[in-house]
Amino acid sequence: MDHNQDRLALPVGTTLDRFIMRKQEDFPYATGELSQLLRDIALAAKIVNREINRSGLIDITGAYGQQNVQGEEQQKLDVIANIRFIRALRNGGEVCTVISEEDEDMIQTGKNQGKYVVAIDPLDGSSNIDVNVSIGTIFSIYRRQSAIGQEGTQEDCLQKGVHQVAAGYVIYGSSTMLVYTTGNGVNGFTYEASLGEFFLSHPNITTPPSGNIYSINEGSANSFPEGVKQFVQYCKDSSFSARYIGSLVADFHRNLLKGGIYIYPATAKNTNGKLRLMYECNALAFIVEQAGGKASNGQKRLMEIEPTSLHQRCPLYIGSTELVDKAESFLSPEPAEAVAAREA
Ligand SMILES: O=P(O)(O)OC[C@H]1O[C@](O)(COP(=O)(O)O)[C@@H](O)[C@@H]1O
Ligand SMILES: [Mg+2]
Ligand SMILES: [Mg+2]
Repeated sequence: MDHNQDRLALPVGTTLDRFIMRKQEDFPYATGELSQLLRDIALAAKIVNREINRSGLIDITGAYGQQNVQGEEQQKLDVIANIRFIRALRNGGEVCTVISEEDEDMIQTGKNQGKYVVAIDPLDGSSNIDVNVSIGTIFSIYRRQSAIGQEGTQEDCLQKGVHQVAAGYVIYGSSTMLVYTTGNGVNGFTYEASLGEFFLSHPNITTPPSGNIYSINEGSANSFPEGVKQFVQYCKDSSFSARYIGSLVADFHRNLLKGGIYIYPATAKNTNGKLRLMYECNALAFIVEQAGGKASNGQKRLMEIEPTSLHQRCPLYIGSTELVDKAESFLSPEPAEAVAAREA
């Protein structure tokens, strides 16, 4: 192929499907089920992207009129995204059980032959849905531990982050991207709506070891732990830039590419932080570590936290390694009884 032809007809690039196929041999259980599962998630993301893009034109903005298990007012798009992802996971046949932010209990798909469990935040950044600010979807994939042929169990769902076989997020922003890892690096794909395809646009994403961006909701500063107050002051004294979108996926994505730290600490209001271990924190921790960064709850490696409940929350310190190390250095070691009380 000569350069003239390339110039005349620019190659469109590697589609997600082709990339998944090529990478399949990298995966020890390369029987194609995980590849199919990733494709099922990408399909649901395309449909949800379409709904989001036209949400102002059709009546899917605003509250749905129900609260989820977190006591949060569900937005219509929370519910729509939840339906779309669960339907795609069910129809794909690779998943036996789903944990979703929008459902109190485990969701059995009825596909007991499915080898995988998915934990999902169908729509992240709900407070930004109606104001046209970037929002996202976050997912973690685990291999079931129980015997195939029966429904997935609580043990299948409550696995440590280190046992994830894949994780990723979709960001519905100025462009729509899917970013994921299967433990062999992190790759990003941009959605080309006119072709209905995700194309590889960010191969082998790595995050800078440091940066000058800090992301934290300073509206809760009065009830931050003392160490967090000191770290925030350190960022200000170092003339860092404060950036906070209020959509975890969007704040995380920016800091992943540019370097920086996102913190959602324990506060007086949220004594265990706000973010959920199983379908927000573990997935992003897997990605940031695969990109050379770090994630902790302020005290320990986040992916080593033993989950005890589907919707448990945990403080999140995530981003460039040097910044997370710095933040941790300000946080006094938590008294044993406080750890015991929090993890009880
Ligand atoms: O308004 P706060 O307290 O800063 O919380 C914002 C955080 O809450 C979230 O919206 C929680 O996620 P959901 O929107 O999926 O519930 C994060 O995306 C965001 O980072
Ligand atoms: Mg969320
Ligand atoms: Mg959500």
